[in-house]
Amino acid sequence: MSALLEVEQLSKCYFKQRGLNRKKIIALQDVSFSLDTGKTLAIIGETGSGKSTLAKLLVGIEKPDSGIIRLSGQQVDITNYKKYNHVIRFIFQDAGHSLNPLQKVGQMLEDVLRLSTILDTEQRRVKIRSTLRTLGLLDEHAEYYPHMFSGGQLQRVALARALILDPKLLILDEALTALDPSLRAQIVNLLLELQQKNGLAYLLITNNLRLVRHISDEMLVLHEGQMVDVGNTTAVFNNPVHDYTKRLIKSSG
Ligand SMILES: Nc1ncnc2c1ncn2[C@@H]1O[C@H](COP(=O)(O)OP(=O)(O)OP(=O)(O)O)[C@@H](O)[C@H]1O
Repeated sequence: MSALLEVEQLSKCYFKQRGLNRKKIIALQDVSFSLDTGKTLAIIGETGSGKSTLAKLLVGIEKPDSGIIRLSGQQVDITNYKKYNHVIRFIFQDAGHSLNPLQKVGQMLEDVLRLSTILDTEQRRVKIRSTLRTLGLLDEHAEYYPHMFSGGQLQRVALARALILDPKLLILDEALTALDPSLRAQIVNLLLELQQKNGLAYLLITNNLRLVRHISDEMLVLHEGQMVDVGNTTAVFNNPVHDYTKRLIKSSG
């Protein structure tokens, strides 16, 4: 059976204007990996190593210069946002705090459903309620504005927005970084529960190696846009190949 997501030789470069010169920046070079349903892949690497570029290519915000993305064996043009935005969803750092402050949570979720599904009004109402409950929130939270939530609840609201379309893959780009440790543990447990129940796959972009060790099945280390280590998390921790990975693991204690 095909993997849920297969990435083959993905590359992306940017050009930065410096005076009269254009400087080429290779953000990602020939990155390949696959991710199965119900599994978690961690992407780690220092600032500027290409992690966010990879996330942007996978949600279609940016177009790769070359390379192939397959979903369940089918090559896709992920920049066709309407077609794939329900399959791969994205949640970024501090997502809870970037919700529209003037919009009630129920309205925000309603907008997502109206834009991307053919559900009728009543079906949308039911879906909003059930999604809120799945994330440990209450029906009445649909009537709340973002400022009425605590930090942990806000993160759950951001997750509700990402998960209401029942995606197969959720990309978490430093999404847990800003949370304090006890809140992070709560959200991690919730994510693991959802994964067990629904077979959701996660692509976890983080520099928190403890978290990587705790929840990811596989890990991929990026350094200057290139893959330097990839494989089963325990295997990479026990036997890192590249010096950069060795240093990272050593510095994480
Ligand atoms: N839109 C852009 N225009 C020009 N250069 C860019 C652009 N986006 C990213 N880059 C460059 O591409 C490289 C990879 O950036 P990217 O944001 O993917 O790294 P990152 O690993 O996610 O870093 P961070 O942890 O800081 O988010 C960096 O050198 C960055 O400056």
